[in-house]
Amino acid sequence: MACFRTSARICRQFLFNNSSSTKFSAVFSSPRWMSSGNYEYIIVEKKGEKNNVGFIQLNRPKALNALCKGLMSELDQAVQKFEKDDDVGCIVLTGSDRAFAAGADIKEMQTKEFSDVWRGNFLSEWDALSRCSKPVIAAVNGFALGGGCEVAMMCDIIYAGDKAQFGQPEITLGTIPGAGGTQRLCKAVGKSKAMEMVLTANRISAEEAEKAGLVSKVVPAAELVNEAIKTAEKISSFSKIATGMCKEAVNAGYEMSLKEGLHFEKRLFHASFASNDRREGMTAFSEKRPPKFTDS
Ligand SMILES: C/C=C/C(=O)SCCNC(=O)CCNC(=O)[C@H](O)C(C)(C)COP(=O)(O)OP(=O)(O)OC[C@H]1O[C@@H](n2cnc3c(N)ncnc32)[C@H](O)[C@@H]1OP(=O)(O)O
Repeated sequence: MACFRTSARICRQFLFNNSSSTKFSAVFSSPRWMSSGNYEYIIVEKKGEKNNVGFIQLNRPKALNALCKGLMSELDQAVQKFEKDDDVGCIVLTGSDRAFAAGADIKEMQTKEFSDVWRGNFLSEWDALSRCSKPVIAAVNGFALGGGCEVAMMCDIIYAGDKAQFGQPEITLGTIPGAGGTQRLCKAVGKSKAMEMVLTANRISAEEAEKAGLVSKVVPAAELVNEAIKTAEKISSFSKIATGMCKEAVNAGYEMSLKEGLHFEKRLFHASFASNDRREGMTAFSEKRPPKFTDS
């Protein structure tokens, strides 16, 4: 019976995956995927020449990757797994060509009462990405709306395909963003643009998002995932201690006053002198050879 369920799930993933035969072979022929856990709503693999990039693809195409409880719980598990995987130095999170994610699952929320969401602290399980100490790159094609835009903003770097659209349409549902859509958006694009987006549900294009500062790079949609993986491979090639410190310094500095941020950054810089990788990096430079980082 368990075997039948697994086969049915695999078939469902194939039938509903609106992707090409390349993705078909990636899903079916990859023993890595099979060994990475039986997920229903996401595809999890390790990518990159050195297998050091954790790759998560949201895979609920019929609902445009709406972020239902099951999907968010699987995402949490996959992120935690990659967090513990010593080979993985960076994670790439993507969706489909049509949608990164069209938001929290409206049909799942439709019948919830105030007491359900308040007492159950609804959305608290969405914090996995924000808690991850390893860098996470969102590769966004298609719709990134509501919770989809918020999940992208929880990542450290956003790359967008040229047809991507970002928006916070919760106002049309009689509610407001609840997973960072006001706060993070405001910090990313400024108060006036964020206010306009949340009050009107107007979407912005990838190009506008890049100009406003929400995304760091726009590339042709078909090249997006490879581009994100290339960047992730580069990040993974560095010392994990140093990349972790960089991430911590940028994130902390973002929240602090300039004075506090500068102090915190300098202290982390000092702390990096306790690592073997700092010594190796500087020695390798002096000896004109590539460094061999040991993440120690
Ligand atoms: C804290 C976070 C809160 C939130 O995130 S609240 C949710 C915010 N998001 C939204 O309001 C966006 C809702 N979706 C849409 O407006 C539209 O979709 C799109 C503009 C993204 C695409 O429109 P089109 O191309 O016409 O496709 P389609 O027929 O509407 O959608 C295809 C299937 O996907 C389901 N779906 C789309 N978004 C969601 C969602 N957010 N929650 C649950 N289901 C969703 C639909 O219902 C439908 O399914 P079926 O074919 O069975 O009718």
